[in-house]
Amino acid sequence: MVKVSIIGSTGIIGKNVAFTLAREDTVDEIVMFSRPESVDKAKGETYDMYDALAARDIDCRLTPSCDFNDLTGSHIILIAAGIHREKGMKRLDLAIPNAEIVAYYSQKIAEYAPDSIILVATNPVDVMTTVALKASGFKKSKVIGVGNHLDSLRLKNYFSRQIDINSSEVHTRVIGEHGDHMVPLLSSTTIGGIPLKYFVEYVDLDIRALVEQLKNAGNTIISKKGATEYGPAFAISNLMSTIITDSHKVLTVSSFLDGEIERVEDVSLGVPAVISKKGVAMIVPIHMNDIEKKEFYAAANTVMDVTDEVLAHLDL
Ligand SMILES: NC(=O)c1ccc[n+]([C@@H]2O[C@H](COP(=O)([O-])OP(=O)(O)OC[C@H]3O[C@@H](n4cnc5c(N)ncnc54)[C@H](O)[C@@H]3O)[C@@H](O)[C@H]2O)c1
Repeated sequence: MVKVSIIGSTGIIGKNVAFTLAREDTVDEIVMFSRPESVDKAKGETYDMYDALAARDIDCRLTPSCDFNDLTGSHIILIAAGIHREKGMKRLDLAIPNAEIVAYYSQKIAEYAPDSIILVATNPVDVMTTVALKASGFKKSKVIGVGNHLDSLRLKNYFSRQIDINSSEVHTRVIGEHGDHMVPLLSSTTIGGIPLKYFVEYVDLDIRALVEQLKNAGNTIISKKGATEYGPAFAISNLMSTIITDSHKVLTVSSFLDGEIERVEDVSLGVPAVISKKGVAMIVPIHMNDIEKKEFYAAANTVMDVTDEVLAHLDL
């Protein structure tokens, strides 16, 4: 029996993750957790989803709830509760209000579902990953932030469409901060097994413009339709399925660092990690060129400054 819970399940991310995950048919139950005033909305979401799942003969149970006892037995709990970015806001603007919410729910998870894995989506996600880690007291392998996995999928898609090549041929990764200080690892990007630097000689690629497009991707979507939904939902449910099926894929997730990458420590950042049913099985060491290293250190400093401020505010 595989059970997943979603905190903030009536929000755009929460409900889209629930629906995407249910459609993958890898879990038996999804608890749609919300505040008491939102349980009726969560109920409405489940009724609507049941209608859709019937068309695919999927029997996933959807449980609307505001009772923490319903979290017990969850393999994975996603925290997607919090305030979201409005047009023009940076992810870091959300730090203090969202940290209070994430800390509260992380403590509840530790109490009611001590064997679960916590996934954090609430922004700024790298800061919130450390907040969830400290507030829950969990091992660091069991607290995972989702941000750069989405950035990596976006970059893969850009290359695939620009070069008009199947996206399965593109291997690329974005690490660092899920925000302005993201680090696209162009030096280790390959297309059809060929390093990108050899490929750009043959196709008319403006890498600088692609990276700019990537950094602005979230804002562009928010400015046009108000919120991002399908991209993060698929990235998060993809990570959940990777955990549930114990598939040992290397995904880019936010993980608390103890010096595994470039001796950076005491901060959570997006890094390549082997994902198993235990969470982060291993952080994968990577080779960066000098520019990428410099950008990675800048990401670490930015996220660390905000994290320190937030932890002091929470007294964690
Ligand atoms: N990591 C990513 O890739 C990624 C992508 C998109 C959005 N996000 C972040 O995820 C979070 C949710 O985004 P969204 O678009 O679903 O927002 P939303 O406003 O649609 O939903 C927010 C949810 O949080 C709940 N909530 C709000 N305040 C709360 C509180 N004090 N206590 C408990 N629950 C509360 C709401 O009821 C709602 O269910 C935001 O922080 C957003 O920035 C992350």
